Amino acid sequence: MTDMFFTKVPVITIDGPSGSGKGTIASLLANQLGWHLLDSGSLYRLTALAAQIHGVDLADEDNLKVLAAHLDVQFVAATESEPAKIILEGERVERAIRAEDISLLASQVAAITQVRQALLERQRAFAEAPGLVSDGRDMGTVVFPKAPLKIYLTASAEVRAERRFKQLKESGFSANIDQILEDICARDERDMKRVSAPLKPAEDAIIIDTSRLTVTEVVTKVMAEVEARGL
Ligand SMILES: Nc1ncnc2c1ncn2[C@@H]1O[C@H](COP(=O)(O)OP(=O)(O)OP(=O)(O)O)[C@@H](O)[C@H]1O
Ligand SMILES: Nc1ccn([C@H]2C[C@H](O)[C@@H](COP(=O)(O)O)O2)c(=O)n1
Repeated sequence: MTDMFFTKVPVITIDGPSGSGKGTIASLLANQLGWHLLDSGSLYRLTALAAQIHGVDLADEDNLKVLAAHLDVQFVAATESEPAKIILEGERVERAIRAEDISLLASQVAAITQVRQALLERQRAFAEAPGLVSDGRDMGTVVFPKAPLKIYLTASAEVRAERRFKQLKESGFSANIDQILEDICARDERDMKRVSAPLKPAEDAIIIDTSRLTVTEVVTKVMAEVEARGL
């Protein structure tokens, strides 16, 4: 039944390391196509934030799994007058889940197999007509292995650190470029080397190095692949 469902609803997966531009490109693409959007990293971030709020230790995998399976979260799409909202247990958290401590915690939580399994069906449920653009680390390899278009974005660690530094400053967070670069490298290592669903391109993914490309250039490249497949 699951297989039938996935072949009926087109999914474009966008995977890659932190700061490669997945979220930016996925959001622009979903808007352009009028499709749904899944920012799967937000689910790991929400699990990390919920663990912090409820004082659940990283070593307590059973309770982390329960937290992930029962996340009380609402995603409210942006309107013309209001930005998108993420509400966890009644509180707006779209800013809180982007803080650097939650980024690091999310990467640790995401290495836990039980947590990944608890979030799997929740992610697949986002695949609704007319289609879904999903971004993350294992969208093309594990969550939507039959997606008709899989993109893997990458960029040098230095470029990604520079982007994250700018992004944090613009959002009013204090930031240190050397620390960000160190954190990005640590996160890459953990995301790529973990046993469960490690970050890697799917065999049939199209790999785009965004280090020297503008956002518009990346979108244009991806849209050419969308059109080539008649999606
Ligand atoms: N090609 C690009 N050129 C310049 N800046 C970019 C490019 N792509 C993304 N950015 C900027 O880099 C920052 C990080 O991008 P984004 O959040 O999309 O990355 P990400 O891969 O989704 O990261 P994460 O996985 O950590 O959420 C944003 O401020 C975004 O505007
Ligand atoms: N499908 C996914 C999505 C995210 N993660 C991990 C990777 C990061 O360490 C963390 C937060 O993700 P981000 O918001 O930075 O994209 O969650 C993952 O393992 N699998």
